Amino acid sequence: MARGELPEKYDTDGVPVGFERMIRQRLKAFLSDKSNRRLVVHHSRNSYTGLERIQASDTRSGSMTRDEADRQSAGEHVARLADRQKDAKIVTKDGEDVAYVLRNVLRESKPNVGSRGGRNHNAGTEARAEGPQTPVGEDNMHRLVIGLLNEWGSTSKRAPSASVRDHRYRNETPSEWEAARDMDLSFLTRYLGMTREQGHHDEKWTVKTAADTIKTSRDVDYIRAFLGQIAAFWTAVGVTMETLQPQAMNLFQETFDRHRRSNVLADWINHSWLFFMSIVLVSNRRVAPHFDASDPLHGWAASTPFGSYTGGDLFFIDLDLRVALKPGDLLVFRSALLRHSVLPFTGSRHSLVAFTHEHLMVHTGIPVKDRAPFLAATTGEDPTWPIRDLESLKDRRLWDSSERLRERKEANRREEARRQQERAAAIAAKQAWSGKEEATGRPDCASKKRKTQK
Ligand SMILES: O=C(O)CCC(=O)C(=O)O
Ligand SMILES: [Fe+2]
Repeated sequence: MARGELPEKYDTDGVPVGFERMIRQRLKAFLSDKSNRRLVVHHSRNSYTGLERIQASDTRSGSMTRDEADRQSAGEHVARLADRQKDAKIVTKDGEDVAYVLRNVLRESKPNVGSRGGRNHNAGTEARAEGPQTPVGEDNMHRLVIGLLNEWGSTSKRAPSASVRDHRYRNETPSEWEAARDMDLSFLTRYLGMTREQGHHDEKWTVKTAADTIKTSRDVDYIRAFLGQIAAFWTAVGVTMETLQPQAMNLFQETFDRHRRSNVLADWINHSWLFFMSIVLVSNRRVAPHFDASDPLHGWAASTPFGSYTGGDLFFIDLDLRVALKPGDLLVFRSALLRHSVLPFTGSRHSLVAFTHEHLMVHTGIPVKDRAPFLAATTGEDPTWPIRDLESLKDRRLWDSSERLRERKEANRREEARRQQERAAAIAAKQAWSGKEEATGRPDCASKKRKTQK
């Protein structure tokens, strides 16, 4: 199907007839081509097959921090590799697939915004996205989002305050802030679907209303329309997961179904392939290296960037792998296991990231700790760089934070003990003083009076 041409027929999910078949075919070819995998397999930490070592990896023994390396990697060392790595398709570590990249998926799709039905049909919810039939692709996803943000009642061009700022954005420089603020769009991370979260902390049921993004019913209309118009995204993610990680997908689907009655995404859109609980729209923001620690350790998230930008590649810092993600490409990856960041970019870059937080799975009794279903579809072959290393990185980070917490508690305890000692000493001193007063038969107040009389 040529780009820019409107197809005539749509399936019940609102994607062009043939779109799903196209993705299936692509995935089949993808799996049968062993060279896809060889592209990014590491043979050891220091030598690679089909992947050149990049500057950032030198920091393992050097003094530069990973963040500095990430910044520096925006420079010539990484740029040099852009062409070579742009076809990377599967990242494999110790036989566990950790990321899939499908090229150009969303460029070839066009939504039918008025359709209904599908596997996940949600009886009782008749609301469907309204809007013009437009191709969703490199240009149109962008256009849709600009429309969405410009119309969005709560769109703000102000920087979020430090307390709201997410550690994932700690590498944004002030000039990046300025540049983004001056663009036509807001510079925000918007949670579109994760508007109700259950059982987040301490087994309490909490409701998260995404108050920062959804202020009016008009906002809801726009968001709902937008989510309906990205039908192709849901289809691409679903078909990819079903083909490459069916067992993991079943766990996500089960979670989605068990939360259906309180699930905002299920309430708003009606799509066969919907199984992630939440989606976030990241507008003109650049994440620092991070794990999405709330996602299941071996779980998956799906992301697609769009807009009009140069740079902005995804960088898997622990793999020393840079993937040039272009608008319309689809990345499906183990977001809690793989540290990732977005390299500097110019222009406007948006990304949609779909995910399910682990607690939502745990809460509904999904056996998240059982890794088997998550690893069932392993296709990798080269077990020389143990996946354990990635796990321990995450564990260490968690350990770090629990250790910090313990240290803070300990410091508080010491401080409290010191204060108590001080108080006790003060009381003892006072008692000693009043004891003296009593011995001489003079009440305390009298002595004070005497002092002032002096
Ligand atoms: O913008 C991206 O492509 C990635 C965003 C991301 O990693 C996140 O929101 O956690
Ligand atoms: Fe992330």
